[in-house]
Amino acid sequence: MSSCILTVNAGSSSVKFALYETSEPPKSLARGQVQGIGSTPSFEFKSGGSVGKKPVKAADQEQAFEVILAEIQPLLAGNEVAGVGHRIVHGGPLRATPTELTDDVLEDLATFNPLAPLHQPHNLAGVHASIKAFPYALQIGCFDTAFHRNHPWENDIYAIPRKYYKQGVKRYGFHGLSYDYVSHQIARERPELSDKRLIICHLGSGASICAVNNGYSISSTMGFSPLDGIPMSTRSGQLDPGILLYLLETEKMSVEELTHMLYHDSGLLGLSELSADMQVLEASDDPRAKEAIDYFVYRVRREIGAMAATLSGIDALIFCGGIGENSPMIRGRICDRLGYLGVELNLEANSRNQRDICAGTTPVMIIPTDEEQVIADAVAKALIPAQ
Ligand SMILES: Nc1ncnc2c1ncn2[C@@H]1O[C@H](COP(=O)(O)OP(=O)(O)O)[C@@H](O)[C@H]1O
Ligand SMILES: CC(=O)OP(=O)(O)O
Ligand SMILES: [Mg+2]
Repeated sequence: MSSCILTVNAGSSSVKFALYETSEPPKSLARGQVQGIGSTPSFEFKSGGSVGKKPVKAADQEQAFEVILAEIQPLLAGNEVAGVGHRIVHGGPLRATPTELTDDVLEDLATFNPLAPLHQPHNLAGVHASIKAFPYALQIGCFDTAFHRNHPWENDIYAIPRKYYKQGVKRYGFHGLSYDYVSHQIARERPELSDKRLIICHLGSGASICAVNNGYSISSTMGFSPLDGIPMSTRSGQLDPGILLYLLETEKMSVEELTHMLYHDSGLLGLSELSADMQVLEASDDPRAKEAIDYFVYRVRREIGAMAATLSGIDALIFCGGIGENSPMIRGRICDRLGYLGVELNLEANSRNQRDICAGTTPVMIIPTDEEQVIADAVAKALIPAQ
């Protein structure tokens, strides 16, 4: 029997998994995902030389995890799952490192469900299902918020009465496992950039931008919740808070209706009235699809400018996430008017989603993110005591 590590990453439109041999560093055995949750879900996997994709039934992340558990059974034959690593989107104000998911920790993490309703309840449901499936495995939580714990004060606070900051109303930032992986990967591939100013655009179903200086996050477009910043598949991104007051007072919307609107009915879906999926919008002739894309591109470009101001300049621009890694059109349109930052795209390389897509003075790269690797590293560290 050999020992292996399973990682589980529940995003807003997907549940990604990976299996690793328990070693330091962990050696990848297989990976895959149920994607398209909420639209047309499919199961995709890669193991050794074999790849596969098929439609599945998965109305939500919990069902997607059941599909994954059933599909990986043959891969688990002869392997004992010694540790399961979970992406947990909200770690709260204190958690800066991976943590064993004991009953007390899980109870505390559930208090953050209202701050990340598209993720936290699904993350925790995945942990409970995994405890049932692998009762003897070590369960480790890796937090999206941890990478952002060193924000300078002015990038951590909102200008409302101070007592709320003390109560935890602050800019947590998310997609931290992705930024952790991408910033370390850049340092491995381009050591000359390791202590420089990076703007990393994680553009997926959820989307955010992070300013990294010398390997540390100093600002992120996502704040108190994963609603803030740039528009997303179904989330609004940044709004004038006056709009919320208007909807509560004048439209008499309930808190539940408002929550549903901001998390499920807004963003690309709300603007296009067609789809939350960027691929569908790109293929559409409907003018509303074009307008939704125009708004997305405009807000990403605007926030890149804000991050450049935060960093007093930029030494590299990096794209990752489902849209960032796969859409030449979106990257092309975002970079189109960033010449003032030294950004110019190699159009040929961009059209092929190559790693290095730079034709100007500022490096521009696509680094496919690997949150699973960050999670597996943490589990291996917990399982294999330091010599
Ligand atoms: N070739 C592509 N062109 C445009 N968008 C794409 C492409 N491939 C994937 N996407 C988009 O990526 C998104 C999923 O990104 P991903 O980072 O996996 O999401 P999440 O982790 O938030 O569930 C989908 O909304 C899809 O529209
Ligand atoms: C925090 C977040 O939005 O994550 P995802 O993009 O995986 O949905
Ligand atoms: Mg994701």
